[in-house]
Order: sequence, then structure tokens, then C-alpha cells
Amino acid sequence: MSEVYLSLGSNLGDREENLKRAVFELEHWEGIILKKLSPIYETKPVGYLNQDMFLNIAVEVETNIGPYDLLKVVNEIEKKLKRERLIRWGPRTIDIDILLYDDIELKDEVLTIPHPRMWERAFVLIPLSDINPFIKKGDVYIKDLIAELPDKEGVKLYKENWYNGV
Ligand SMILES: Nc1ncnc2c1ncn2[C@@H]1O[C@H](COP(=O)(O)OP(=O)(O)OP(=O)(O)O)[C@@H](O)[C@H]1O
Ligand SMILES: Nc1nc2c(c(=O)[nH]1)N=C(CO)CN2
Repeated sequence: MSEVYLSLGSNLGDREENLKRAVFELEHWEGIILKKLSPIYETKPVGYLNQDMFLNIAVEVETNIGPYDLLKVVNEIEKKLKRERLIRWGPRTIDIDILLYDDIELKDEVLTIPHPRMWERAFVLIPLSDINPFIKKGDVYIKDLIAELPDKEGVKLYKENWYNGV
């Protein structure tokens, strides 16, 4: 089994319900074991600023599904939650990014792991550090990366203990 960390975000529709439904899908997917969930954070949009606030979480799963097939699972769950890609980095009911998959490094036209922008995003690293503060980029712990990120002020705790299924 592999240890995988995911980042989930929603800023369209019932954001919390979208996150719950996505986690429910992951939890009940064959070959995926839900291990840890972060609290929910409300976060200022980065990249494309003219959109509503996001709710973001990080999730740890164990899985025997390989990285490329896991991406297909992620895309299927996004489709199930009616994700539409209207504007790059724009509003979405749900977005699921694969952050880390064991210690593998992948970079091709389909999949890049570690996720290429995770280290510069407080909305990713703050929930991730709740799950595992010992994750490092090289020799640097993520809490020390967070301290340097300009968007860390835009990440606010929204709700803890928000999911009953785990
Ligand atoms: N680690 C990854 N996790 C999820 N998708 C990835 C990853 N690496 C590459 N991709 C590819 O990126 C494509 C576009 O992803 P998406 O439209 O969700 O980008 P985004 O989430 O809006 O922006 P960002 O990638 O900056 O978070 C996906 O269809 C997928 O093929
Ligand atoms: N706060 C926040 N900003 C974003 C997010 C997100 O999940 N949260 N996702 C993006 C594209 O993946 C772009 N910008």
C-alpha cells in the first residue's frame, strides 16, 4: 500500500457539502483507505483572484491504486461532483490535486508528482501540516515553508471535526 496526500478545494455551490461528498467518494472507493483529514480552512483565492473564497482541506489515504489510475479516480470524482473547467484556476465545485505519492517523482504531460505548485501554496501546506508536520521539501519542513508564504494570512481555520465518516 502507498501513502498519498491529496489537496481538495471548493468555491462553488455548497462548498462544505462538496468537500464531504468528495471525501465520502474517496472513503468508499475500492482500493482506497482514508487515513487522516485536516480541518476545513477558508482561503482567499490565489492565481485567479476574481472569484469567491475557497474551502480547502488536505487528506491522507493509503492505496494500492497506482498514480495514473488514481488520477483517473480523482477526475471521476470531480466529474461526479459536476466540476466544470470554465476558467483556469477559476471557480469549481471541487478540485482534487495529488500532492505526494510515497516518495515518487513524476513529470509528464499527464501527471506531475509532487504537485508542481504545492510548495508555494499556504492553502495547501497549512492543512497538510495538520495531517503530517514532518513532510519536508528537501531539508525544509513545511512549517518553515509556510512561514515564508505571502498567502498564509489568507488561510483561516473554518471548521474542525467536520466529517463523521472517518
Ligand atoms: N499532481 C496532480 N494532481 C492533479 N492533477 C494533475 C497533477 N499533475 C498533473 N495534473 C493534471 O493537471 C490537469 C489540470 O488540472 P486542474 O484543471 O485541476 O488544474 P487546477 O487544479 O485548476 O490548477 P493547479 O494544477 O494549479 O492546482 C489535470 O487534468 C491532470 O491531468
Ligand atoms: N484559495 C485557493 N485558491 C486557489 C485554489 C484553491 O483550492 N484555493 N485552487 C486553484 C487551482 O487549483 C487556484 N487558486
